[in-house]
Amino acid sequence: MAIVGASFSIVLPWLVKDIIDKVLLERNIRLLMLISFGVVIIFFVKGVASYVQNYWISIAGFRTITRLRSELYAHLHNLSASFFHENPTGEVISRMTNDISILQNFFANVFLNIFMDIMIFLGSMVFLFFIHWKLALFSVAVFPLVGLCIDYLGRKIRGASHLLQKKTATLTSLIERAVTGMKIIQSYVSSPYEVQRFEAENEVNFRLAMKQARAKALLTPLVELVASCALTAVIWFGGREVIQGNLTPGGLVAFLGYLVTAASPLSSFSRGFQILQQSLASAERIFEFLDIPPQVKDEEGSIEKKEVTRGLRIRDVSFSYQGEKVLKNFNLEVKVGEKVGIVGPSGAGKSTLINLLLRFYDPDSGNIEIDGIDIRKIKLSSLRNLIGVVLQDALVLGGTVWENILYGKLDAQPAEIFEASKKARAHDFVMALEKGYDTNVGDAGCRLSGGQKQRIAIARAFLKDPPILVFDEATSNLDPESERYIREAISEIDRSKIVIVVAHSPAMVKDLDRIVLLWDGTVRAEGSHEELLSSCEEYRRLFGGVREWQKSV
Ligand SMILES: Nc1ncnc2c1ncn2[C@@H]1O[C@H](COP(=O)(O)OP(=O)(O)OP(=O)(O)O)[C@@H](O)[C@H]1O
Repeated sequence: MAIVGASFSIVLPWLVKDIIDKVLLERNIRLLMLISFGVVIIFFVKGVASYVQNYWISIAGFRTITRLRSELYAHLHNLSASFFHENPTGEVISRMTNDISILQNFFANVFLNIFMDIMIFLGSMVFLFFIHWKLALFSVAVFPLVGLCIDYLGRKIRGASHLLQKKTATLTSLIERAVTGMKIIQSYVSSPYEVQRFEAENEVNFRLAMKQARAKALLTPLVELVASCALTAVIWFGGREVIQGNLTPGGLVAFLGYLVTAASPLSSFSRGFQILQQSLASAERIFEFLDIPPQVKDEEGSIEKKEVTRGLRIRDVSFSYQGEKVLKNFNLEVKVGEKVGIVGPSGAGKSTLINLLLRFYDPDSGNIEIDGIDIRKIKLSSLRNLIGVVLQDALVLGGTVWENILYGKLDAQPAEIFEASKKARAHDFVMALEKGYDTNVGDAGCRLSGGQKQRIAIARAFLKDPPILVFDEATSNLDPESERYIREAISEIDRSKIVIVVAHSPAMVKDLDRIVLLWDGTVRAEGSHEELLSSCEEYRRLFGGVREWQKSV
């Protein structure tokens, strides 16, 4: 189609040559009629070809963008916890939205015309050489100069574009920070500080945009200036050739026509080149992101595991975040049917232990085994299917209460959802909500109280009904009554499972089979609540005033 469209565009200057040399100079009315009719046909066929070409190229371009967007989103889900800790949310979102929009602009405005433009350019060149090869050589002589301008300014545009995209990501991060942290910002009356910070970044953004705009604005006039030198030379030497009888007047007009026809794709190349430079910068950022390997992934030959028959063993595990040692030769064994509490001062590494169990990170040394199999040898999805977690900092997703619970088992029947919700003591408060289970919990659950979110997360874990259940400070936000409900729910969990409860409150762990005191990255003491109270000084210190508390319960 590009060839058909281009051929019909290229024929026009040749017709003008025939009009001058054969119709006007030779007074040929029949040919004039033929040419007039031909012009109508040419524009009709050219229009049809252009429509079909635009349509098919748009499909190809937008399909590519759609696939890339889905690939990016899927890749996001494969990335490890460390990636999300190290990269600001705004930066990630920006690559998935702003950079993709820039590529989309490339496909919509540049890619679409590129084939037709190349054909028109090449076709015009053939005619130029055919009409007068010496004049054609004059015209071609300016190409290297045009190439130099495009290369120099193109690099400038691309560099500025890269920085601009980075700065746009910073702005997105600041907006995200404000939206999620508005309560803190407003309660500390720090909006003026935040606004000032945003303005400063926005100003940097403006300066970079201007740098890019300067290079862009210079590109087209510079290319046109160089091209006009070629045009002047052609008029001067071509005119002399006509006067000397070496070229017909129609030939010179057609030559000029082909020069203009060849220059038009050149000028759209230079405009397209600006967009291409921006797109290359964005494509670089997108592929940089796609190239980030997941730090934790399935190992060769990893197996499926559907049940836990014996238990869980953590052997000599050491782990550090960026060189900061958190766990030091940690050992723990939990058998199927056991309910174990993990307690320890804030920052002792309790949540880190759970992160390692879920393979959000891998230990620096040592290993974790389920039924004697290193969890690195179990497929990641299979491992995570064995564990139901109620995490301290990730309780609900946007969507309805129903969707949030259903997440535990996507093919669950309504009866199973109600049962899990009742077990987690969530059913009653959910039914009292405006739309019951169809209530939208709001982004990140901001329309629910902390305790309500905890209970929905617990219902989700119960619905999943996995062999290992982990509660990471699941009751830290609950009022005493709700906390009691959860304690009851945990005590009702049957003995076919492993239950691990990370807790800050003695009430949460005192009835469990065993309590492990995590202190300074390692196991300081193990035993029942009573044993630890009588034998471990640190445990007594941690749950200071515990005797008074016991009296009051
Ligand atoms: N992503 C991270 N990057 C760097 N350091 C981290 C990260 N997560 C936790 N830490 C550090 O590791 C240590 C252990 O953190 P962890 O969250 O495991 O403690 P915790 O015992 O669960 O504490 P808390 O009871 O307060 O929740 C802390 O010093 C913490 O600052």
